[in-house]
Amino acid sequence: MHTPLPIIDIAPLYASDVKGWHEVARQIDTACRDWGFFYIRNHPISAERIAQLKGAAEQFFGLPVEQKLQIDITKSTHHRGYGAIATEQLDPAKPSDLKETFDMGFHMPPDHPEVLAGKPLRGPNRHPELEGWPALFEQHYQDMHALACTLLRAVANALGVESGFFDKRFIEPISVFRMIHYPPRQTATAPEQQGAGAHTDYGCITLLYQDQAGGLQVQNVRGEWIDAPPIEGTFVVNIGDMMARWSNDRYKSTPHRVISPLGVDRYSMPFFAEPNPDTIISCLPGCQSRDNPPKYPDTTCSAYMLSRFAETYAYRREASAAVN
Ligand SMILES: O=C(O)CCC(=O)C(=O)O
Ligand SMILES: [Fe+2]
Repeated sequence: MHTPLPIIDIAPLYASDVKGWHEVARQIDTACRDWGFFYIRNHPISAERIAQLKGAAEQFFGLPVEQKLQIDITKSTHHRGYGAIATEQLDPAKPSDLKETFDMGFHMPPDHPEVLAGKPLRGPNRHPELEGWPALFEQHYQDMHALACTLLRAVANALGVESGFFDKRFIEPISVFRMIHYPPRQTATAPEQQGAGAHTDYGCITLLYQDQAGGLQVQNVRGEWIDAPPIEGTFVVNIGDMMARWSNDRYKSTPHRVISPLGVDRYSMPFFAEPNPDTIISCLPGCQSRDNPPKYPDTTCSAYMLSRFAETYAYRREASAAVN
């Protein structure tokens, strides 16, 4: 499958050859500067795991809507569970997205001090009552977290901070693993309502599995939409807005969208890597100079995430209006 987006073999990140490791870090750095998007191959997530998750996604999204709504995300204080069609509106100029979702995060039991204190985005996961589900998904969350940290060590090196810079900031992260089902588009005419409207991701980096249906598009520097086609055995990785802020836009947070394919269901599974909630997102020393001062004010991870959720979810706007 041809694509101008870089495809990076990350096997050397897991080997002991230091030169090979640095070469991959260099390729990631170039891809993040040029595109903010790239594919990774030879990652440690097995094809068997992906098949299990895909089976689970088909089973869950195939349930009657009332059953899925037992874990309705709009009734969750900490943003976990099922988001029905049109719950999210990624492009404010377009109707709400034609997709349904399941979101999980870093599990904290109800009696954890941070949960008892009502800390935003903290709490237990809300899994559907399907056999084997919690074990499969909690394991996958951990494995995606480990993969994200491996990539972030290379990113840290490229950005001129110690290689453990991000590890320390991802001890109890607010990363989200999400499953998405895009129902088929019925007509060849470009739909007003897109699968996922044009947007940039909020977090640090996103690692996306997409099935073979296609439909993901990325905006290039000329503002044209190009396809990011499915490539067997890969993840698509992209930079989010927090990393753009950290790197003072040295790394691009690139707009992307999903045009639902005609007549076929599409499934995708992004893992959004987002640090510990109190992490300060502040321009890194190596990414600023007298001629290139910080472009963004400092913020914290959770304040930033909450402000972005309020933009894309009507129920979140209503929740913050009720508090204020
Ligand atoms: O489903 C996809 O391929 C992309 C989804 C996406 O961009 C997102 O959820 O942020
Ligand atoms: Fe996205």
